[in-house]
Amino acid sequence: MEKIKIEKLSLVFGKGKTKALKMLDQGKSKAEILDASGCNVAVRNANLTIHEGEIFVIMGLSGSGKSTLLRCINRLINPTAGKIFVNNEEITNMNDKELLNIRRKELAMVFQHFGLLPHRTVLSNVAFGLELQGIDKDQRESKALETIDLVGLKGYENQRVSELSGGMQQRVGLARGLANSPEVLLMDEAFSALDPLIRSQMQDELLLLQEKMQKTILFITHDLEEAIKLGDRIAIMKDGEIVQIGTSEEIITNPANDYVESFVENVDRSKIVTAGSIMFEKPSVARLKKDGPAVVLRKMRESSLNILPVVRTNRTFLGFVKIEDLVKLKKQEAKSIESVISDNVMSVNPDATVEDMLPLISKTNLPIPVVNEENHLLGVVSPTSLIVETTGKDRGEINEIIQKAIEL
Ligand SMILES: Nc1ncnc2c1ncn2[C@@H]1O[C@H](COP(=O)(O)OP(=O)(O)OP(=O)(O)O)[C@@H](O)[C@H]1O
Repeated sequence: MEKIKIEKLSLVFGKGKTKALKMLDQGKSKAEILDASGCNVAVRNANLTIHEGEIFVIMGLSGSGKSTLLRCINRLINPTAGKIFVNNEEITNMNDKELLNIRRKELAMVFQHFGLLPHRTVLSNVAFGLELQGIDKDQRESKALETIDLVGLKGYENQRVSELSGGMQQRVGLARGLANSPEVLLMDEAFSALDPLIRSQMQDELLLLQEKMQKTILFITHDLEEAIKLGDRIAIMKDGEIVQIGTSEEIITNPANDYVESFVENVDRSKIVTAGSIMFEKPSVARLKKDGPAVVLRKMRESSLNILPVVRTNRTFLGFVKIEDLVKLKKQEAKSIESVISDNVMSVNPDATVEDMLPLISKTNLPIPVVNEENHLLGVVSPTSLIVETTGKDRGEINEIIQKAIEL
């Protein structure tokens, strides 16, 4: 179900917005608009749908418009043009009362610099939002204690926030966000101020918490690794524009333009690429009982392959048959296709990572069959495409390397 929908959202800072919006419609650049109208385009025609229960990450360099976009969602800033829907309700035209209501019930924000009250205790900070809502003391404290426990701060309830480490303060910020059980968490660079180790721990904990909570989380970061680790999907922003939306795998294996490519070129692809994304779907196959040796040979010739997967009629994977085996069959040195199938081949499921697949290839140097739970063949990953996807090198370059290795 879609939780948040953003349609043609633009936000322009400065006076003379009408002129700026007109130029924006004409496709003028941020610099041109600034020059002619004195207005700064922070978000440009953004379209986005965030599904219930997903962690959606907005990633981009400083100044790309991430925070502004996020702040439009709870209307800390009012967009200049476009619409935002939460649960199919348009929030862009809500009055103050309706807005307050939806902020309380649906949306919580967790900030980069924690936004805490340093001289109050952990308990009081976590209960603060509930206090503002007029919830009575017993009730808000019991809810706050529950949330403090959830973020791993049990025992620190009465400590002042100013006495805590950065990592613990961030937990307090998270607990405060969670205290009134919002449906959506808006997290603006929430972990950016933490040192790398603590940051990584907080990311792990957020993922664990999310398994339990199943909230909709919109997370902003300028860090690609963080985006990849946390995001079910990622939107990449540049100069106020969303330039690509996709899973980390889609973005890394198929960057929309040079800008995204330059971002992702140093990512360790082996952690992201899966068998399902690089397999060759609908490979040519030898069908047991249906295809005789001559047919299989023809299929090999037609597809320029010297090895084919063998399947039953229902596509259950059985093994591979090689060209030399077919020659033996033709010469009647072997009896049937069944008798020559190399069936000691390990198959993988579509979620298998490069790390799962590399050992198989180095052992057999055969394509890797990708099967579903019923052992039906979904596709094959060839050794070459695995190397291409892992290294990001050009297929031609890889073929050349392989060719040279064969010649040696
Ligand atoms: N209050 C403001 N008045 C004028 N311009 C602003 C204002 N806030 C942001 N901007 C401009 O809007 C653009 C987008 O800023 P924004 O803070 O949304 O980017 P960001 O990607 O979140 O960057 P950062 O990671 O540094 O916070 C920038 O060009 C910024 O200078």
